[in-house]
This record gives sequence, C-alpha cells and structure tokens, in this order.
Amino acid sequence: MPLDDTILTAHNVCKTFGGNHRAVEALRDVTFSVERNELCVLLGPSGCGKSTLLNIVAGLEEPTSGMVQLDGREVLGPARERGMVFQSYTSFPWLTVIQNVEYGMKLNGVPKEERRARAEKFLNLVHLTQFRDAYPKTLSGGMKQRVAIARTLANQPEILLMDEPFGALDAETRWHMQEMLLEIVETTHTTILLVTHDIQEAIFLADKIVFLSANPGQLKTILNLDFKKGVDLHSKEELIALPGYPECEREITALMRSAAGQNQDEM
Ligand SMILES: Nc1ncnc2c1ncn2[C@@H]1O[C@H](COP(=O)(O)OP(=O)(O)OP(=O)(O)O)[C@@H](O)[C@H]1O
Repeated sequence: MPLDDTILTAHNVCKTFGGNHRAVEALRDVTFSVERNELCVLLGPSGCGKSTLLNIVAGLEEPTSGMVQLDGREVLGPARERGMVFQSYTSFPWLTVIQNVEYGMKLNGVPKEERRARAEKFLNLVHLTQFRDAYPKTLSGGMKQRVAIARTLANQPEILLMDEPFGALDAETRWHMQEMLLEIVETTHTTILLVTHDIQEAIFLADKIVFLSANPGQLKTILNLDFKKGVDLHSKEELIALPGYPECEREITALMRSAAGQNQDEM
C-alpha cells in the first residue's frame, strides 16, 4: 500500500511539568509527522519524553506550547479518532472477550448487529475467535493485550496509539505479538504511532523511526529504514537476515548510547 499523505503532525511541541525550581522540561521543540498508513515508532532512551509525547497526541496531556494536528484539526483532548493501547491490559473482568470488544462501540452508539460483526472481525484478526466467550481472567497476558488491540481497532480510530504495548510480555510472546501487529497493518492499513525503547522491536515494526534524545526530550533524527523498504517482513528471522540490518542496529545502538549519555553520567 503506498503512503499517501500526512495524517498527524506535531509542531514545535514543548512540555514542562511542574513549576519554578521543581520544573521538569520533558520535551523541547519536537516536530515530526506521521503519514497515512505508516507505522511510525517513537524511540529513545528512558526519560526522553516518548510517553509524554504520545499522551499529548492522545489528548491526555496538554503541550506547554506548540500543537498536534490530526488531519489539520488541532488535538484538544481525547477522542475516538485516536485510539490508545497501553502497556497494562485494561479489560472489564465481568465482561466476556467479545463483550469487552463491543463495549466501546456500545458507548459510541454503534447498532447491535454492526457491533457484533465488527467485534467478530477484529477478534478474528487478533486470533481470538475461539476465546470470544471466555472471561479476561482466564487469558494469558498476550491474549489480554490482543483483546485491548481488537477493542481499540473496533472503534475504527484514524490512528492507533500504542505505549510500550508489548513491554509487559515475555520475549517469545512479544515476538508473536509484533508479528501479529504487522499482519494487522497489512490487512487493515491502520496508521500507527508506537512507543518503545526496544531497538529490535522498533526496526522490525517501523516504516519510520522518530528518535528522541533525553534531558530534555528533543528530536535527534528521523530514520527511514531504507534497507527494508519494499520487503514484506513476517518474522524476526527474516529481518535479521536482511542485508543492512546489522548496520542499522549498530547505528541505532550508538544513537541510544549517545542520547542516554547524560542519564548514565548521573547514575
Ligand atoms: N506527570 C509528570 N510530572 C512530572 N514529571 C513527569 C511527569 N510525567 C513525566 N515526567 C518526566 O518527564 C520526563 C519524560 O518522561 P516520559 O515518561 O515521557 O519518558 P519516556 O521516554 O516515556 O520514559 P520511559 O522509556 O522510561 O518510559 C521524565 O523526566 C519524567 O520524569
């Protein structure tokens, strides 16, 4: 699917928490954009402001100055057009899997039949059809996170925002989830902005990496991952075998080290 046009832009976003002598400057002058159908990853060392930036895009935090626009409209608060998946699994324990996926649509007034049809479609997409009538407590962490992804996608957001969505999972489950996310992108062409601090995850998933450095969080560089352009990746092994992968990982590891330098000096 060709990348069409810009869907999201962050213009000179600054964020300072607190005030006076206790102020923390989390973001300074961050500008970047996300193209429609693109999977854009926010990467950088701990404390560089990735989650803060994602929260600003989600409308959960206000920038101190600057702004975010979705399709040219300024983001002024949370909205269904920007669906968020967090690291911790958030499902209602008293509802079954399919009822969890339907819940947001119910609140948004989607008619019953359409709700059911969409819930079934997205449960199928995350390979949970056979668990549709199970309760969340009977599911593994990875399965709970798949419910959260299905529920968010069923609301048909214009962009899916993901904050370390696989951070709480063990390594093997994490690979499966990453591979499943690429499958979802291939099938639904959803635009995604995803936060991670995992270099390999970023390279595997991203069409573009927006790299931030810390203290304060600033745009360091944008990486277009030319070595994997036009390649249909389905597994980690395929990624690692690609010419250009080791150099890319080395480059980002060096960036990570220099961007985190200040933090490490303080440790
Ligand atoms: N609500 C808050 N009040 C005060 N400071 C905050 C708040 N939220 C974040 N910060 C500070 O802003 C900076 C950026 O934090 P943020 O969580 O956005 O970074 P991050 O890159 O997502 O980090 P990590 O990878 O460790 O999750 C940090 O110094 C953090 O302590």
